[in-house]
Formats: sequence, structure tokens, C-alpha cells
Amino acid sequence: MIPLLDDRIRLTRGFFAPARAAELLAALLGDTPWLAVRYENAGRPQELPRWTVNYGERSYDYSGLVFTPLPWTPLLAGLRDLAEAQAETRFNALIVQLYRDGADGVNWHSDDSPGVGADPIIASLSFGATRRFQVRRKGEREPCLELELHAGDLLVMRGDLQHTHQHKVPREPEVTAPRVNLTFRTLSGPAPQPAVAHTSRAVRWPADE
Ligand SMILES: O=C(O)CCC(=O)C(=O)O
Ligand SMILES: [Fe+2]
Repeated sequence: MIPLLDDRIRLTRGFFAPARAAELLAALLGDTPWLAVRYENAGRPQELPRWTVNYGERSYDYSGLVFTPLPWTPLLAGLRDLAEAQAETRFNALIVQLYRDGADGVNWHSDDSPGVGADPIIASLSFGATRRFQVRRKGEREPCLELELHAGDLLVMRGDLQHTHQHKVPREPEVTAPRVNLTFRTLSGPAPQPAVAHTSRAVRWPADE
């Protein structure tokens, strides 16, 4: 395990061996009922630059978008149990994201919606294409940390990191292969109210459009 940023990021390379990571990628790509999320931003229709789906016991508020979770599958509950053992906490929510290729990504943000509590522990598993993961101090422009997340890697964010820093998965046009990321979280308190309406379209991988 590699501790980074005062032990508020813990990176475990090869938490899953390559063969197991490849099996998990295939299962996650094919079996997940993905959503392509459409919403309006200042009157303009937008689509999230990735496919996403939520699992577990709690809804998650993602920049005002609220998603109803699906029940744990045996596979995802198994991965949750492994993540819980590593992160030494219990998780009741999971966001699964598919970055179809390097044109997909996630912009600068902190995982600090009210439901995650004061100092959230978030465990992230990566499968498929290697992608960059950047971290910057809030209020600053440039990353202070840049990592490559490989298939099978486990990254845990903890302590007050979500208060002090933001993270991002930048677009990488040269990447052609898909990447699946799982983030396990612990949510509590009242269910979030949607601030932004979305129309989500059920989609399956491989995309046929
Ligand atoms: O894909 C990743 O590695 C990060 C995803 C993320 O930051 C999120 O889902 O909040
Ligand atoms: Fe995040």
C-alpha cells in the first residue's frame, strides 16, 4: 500500500491480479444495466460524459442529480466486502461508472455531498483501461498529485481530503478502450432531493450506436 497526501490517499496496486481484473471487467461491462444521463444545464440539454449506475441501500446526490439505487448483486456485494475489509469501514452505496473511451471523464469535484458525512472514506476499484487520476488543492488550478490507475488497483480516499482537495479523471483522446470504476461510499441522513431533473436512457455495452 502506498500512502499519499498525508495518508489521506491509500493506493494498493494490483489489489486484483490481472487475470481476475480482466474477468471482473468483462462481467461488469456486460451485466451492468447502464444509464446514459441527460439533464439540462442553463436550458441546454447535456449528457454526462460517462455511463453510470448506482447500487446499494441509499440514493446518492451527484451535483444535484439524484439516482435511485439498484439492489446489490452477488458480484458487487462480494467486491464491497473486500473493499470494506481494506478500508476498515462499512459501505452502503456504490457508484459504477463506465468511461467508454478517452473522450469520457469526470471533471474536478469533491465527493462532499451532505449524505457522505464529515470525513468520508471512499474506496475506488478500477478495471479496464489505464486512466489518469489527478488531485488538486481547492482554490488551485494545477494538480498537486497525478497517478495512473490501472486495472485491479484499489484507491482509498479518507480523512478530510474531500474538504481540502478535488479530483478529476481527465479526458485522454488517445485512449480507445473502456474503463470501469467502482466507488463505495457510506451514506446517512435524509434522502437527497433532486435539484436537477434528468432523463436517463437505459443502455447496454457494447454501445450499438
Ligand atoms: O473514476 C474514478 O477513478 C473516479 C470517479 C469519481 O471521482 C467519482 O465517482 O466520484
Ligand atoms: Fe469522485
